[in-house]
Amino acid sequence: MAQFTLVSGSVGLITLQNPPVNALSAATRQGIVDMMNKALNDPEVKSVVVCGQNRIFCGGADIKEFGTKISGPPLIPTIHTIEATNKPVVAAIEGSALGGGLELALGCHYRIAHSKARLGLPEVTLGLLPAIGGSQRLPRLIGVPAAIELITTGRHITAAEALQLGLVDHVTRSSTVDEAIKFAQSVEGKSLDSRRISNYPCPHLPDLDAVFEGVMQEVRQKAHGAIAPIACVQAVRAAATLPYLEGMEIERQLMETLFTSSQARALQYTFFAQRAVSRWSMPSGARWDTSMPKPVHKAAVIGLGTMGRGITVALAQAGLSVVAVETQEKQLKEAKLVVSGILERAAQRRGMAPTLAKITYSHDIRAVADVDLVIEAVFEDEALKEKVFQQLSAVCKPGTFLCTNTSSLDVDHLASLTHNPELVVGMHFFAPAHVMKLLEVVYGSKSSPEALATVMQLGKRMGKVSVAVGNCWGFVGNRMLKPYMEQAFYLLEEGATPELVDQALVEFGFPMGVFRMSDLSGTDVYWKIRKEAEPVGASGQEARVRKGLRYSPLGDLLCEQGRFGQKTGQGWYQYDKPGSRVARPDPWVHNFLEEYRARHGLVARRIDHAEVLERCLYSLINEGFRILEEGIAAGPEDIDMIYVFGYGWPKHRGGPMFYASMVGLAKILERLEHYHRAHPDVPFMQPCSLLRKLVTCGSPPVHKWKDVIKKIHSQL
Ligand SMILES: CC(C)(COP(=O)(O)OP(=O)(O)OC[C@H]1O[C@@H](n2cnc3c(N)ncnc32)[C@H](O)[C@@H]1OP(=O)(O)O)[C@@H](O)C(=O)NCCC(=O)NCCSC(=O)C[C@@H](O)CCCCCCCCCCCCC(=O)O
Repeated sequence: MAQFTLVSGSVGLITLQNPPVNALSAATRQGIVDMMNKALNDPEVKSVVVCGQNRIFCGGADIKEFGTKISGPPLIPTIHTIEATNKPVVAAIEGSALGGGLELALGCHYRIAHSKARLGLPEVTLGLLPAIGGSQRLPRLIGVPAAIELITTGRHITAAEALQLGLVDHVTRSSTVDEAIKFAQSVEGKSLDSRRISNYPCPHLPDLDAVFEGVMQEVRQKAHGAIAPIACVQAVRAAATLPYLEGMEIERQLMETLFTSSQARALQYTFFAQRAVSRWSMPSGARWDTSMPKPVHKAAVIGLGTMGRGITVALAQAGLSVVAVETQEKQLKEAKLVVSGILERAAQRRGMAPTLAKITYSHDIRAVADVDLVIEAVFEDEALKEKVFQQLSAVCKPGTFLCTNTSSLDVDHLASLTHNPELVVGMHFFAPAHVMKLLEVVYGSKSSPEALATVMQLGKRMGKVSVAVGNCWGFVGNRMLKPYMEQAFYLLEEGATPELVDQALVEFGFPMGVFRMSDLSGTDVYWKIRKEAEPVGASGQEARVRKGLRYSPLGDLLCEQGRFGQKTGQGWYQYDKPGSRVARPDPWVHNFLEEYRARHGLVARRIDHAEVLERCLYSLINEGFRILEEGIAAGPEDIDMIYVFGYGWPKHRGGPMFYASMVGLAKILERLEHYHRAHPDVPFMQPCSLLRKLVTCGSPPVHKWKDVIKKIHSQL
């Protein structure tokens, strides 16, 4: 797992060998310990170069080992030995030096990086902190402010930035290992006293207490309840205030707490789940590894409203030629300005030329005749989308994939209007489409594996976490949101305020609660969807029962007052002016709720945060189990990634299905049964049979659920 070679007569070259990313597994750590001992004890070796096989230095600790009993040697003593030796040790960094990989490099006396290398301490994203000396060496090397920023965000930086920060000594465009070997030879026999980072004093900061107080406040605010960023600040504070070895002891203690935390488990689950969702499958048995994507060089976007503009930007940034079509002249002009502005600002940030020339604009749908793939993003109106699909089917060259950005319409129906329904796929983007990571890729009953493979690959090219799901109302994300929002309305009827419900959800870790979110996206968005789904009683009707089931008209009544949220300055909250982002509790809403309860003979009761969470989240989770049972999502990871990357579910809770497994399926079942007994007219509270089955099977861990689902499907 690590190889030793004597090169150029005096340099011991140690190569980490653990594909694909040379992670520090037990065997690799053993290899490093053994090969380093060999190099340091061999009198022929005058200097050492450490590098990684296959042009990647090291991706850090082996995350697969976490959660198991850790065996193999620790690395801290070896890093101390490296730092203390009088033979110069040079890290030759290609590809990535991340986490434990960078910490190993920080123990070396010199670091030479390839210009394309990426460096970082991303442990925080896995619920951890740099625990083999990184939290103590980095601030000593680059100063406290820069170290805090890197360690608390986990950001990967370029070699150029690393050079600027003083994290690496030299950046090369040629062979990093050759340069490192030459350099190692040039410093053989020279004093290394000034190269041992653990001996450095931490660069002085005036008013250290005030600095850390400010940083802690900021980090806490951004953490939304995650504990690792807080521990990272504490560890850096130890570096800034204590001698090295005492700081190392603080680092160890903090890591001990984080290592076994449920947040670390959730974040590590998310790391693997994010990668697992790219290995999609369809109920037909078609899979990612047996289906060939078609190349897409030129794509088109139809409709340049907010979504269409974001999609155009995302496609252009992915390097595609784009034809952007908008029939309304004014909207087209405005879209050109907005798209160019976004691309120019992004290019400026990256120090690159903008990709404006890749986009051509047209008001004529016939301009898409020669593209490989079209994404329809017109207004969410069924008749309009039907017309666009019929036109596309007539004007596009044979074989063009036709995609829809609908969030709620039936993909099969749109496909049925075209000559080739097998080429039709849903591409559900999230606003702003060039920023949000999630892409829900919806295959219809006729979509071909090739079409799905093509769209999944395009999603990857755009930097999205693309999740393939089946076609049903609301697909996965919005379908699960329905019971969640419904419960929020019921809680208002029963005595809660929008602030109380939102506060419970924010304390859970969502960036904002359901009512604040609804104000942000526009309360009228779901009102329109509700009216389309349920035209009965669309206006002025207060019925609390629809088709024999409980219904809350509160959202409809609010909209009938013209309170469409942030954009109108009034919604579930009040705002200083239309468009303002500062939401304040609104006495008008409290009064509106009291009058509503009085009209319906409802007596307000005290509702606590635990009830808000159980009712909103467990009903959403229950719908997730139904989605799994129906095969709309292939596995719990798919649902979880949709919620983490599209709906603000806190990453440190791993997604709704992972969260359910952490709470305990038996408890979720028991609470759903409890609420269903109290509200038998709310079908979303009726526990789904898959949940019952899993509890009967002894509540297996989340990665085993697929086996139970397979069994159920094979019995059908
Ligand atoms: C590296 C990447 C940037 C590569 O990206 P790319 O897009 O090219 O590829 P993929 O992301 O698709 O990855 C390919 C493949 O590899 C798998 N993989 C990637 N990284 C790891 C990894 N680190 N471990 C295991 N497997 C990995 C990935 O899953 C893919 O496989 P799949 O089958 O799923 O397709 C990118 O991959 C990336 O960003 N990786 C993660 C980098 C990272 O986060 N590194 C930090 C790891 S945590 C760490 O290093 C902690 C250390 O600070 C401390 C470790 C101490 C541990 C012991 C704890 C006990 C406490 C006692 C302390 C004593 C310490 C001592 O003395 O030793």
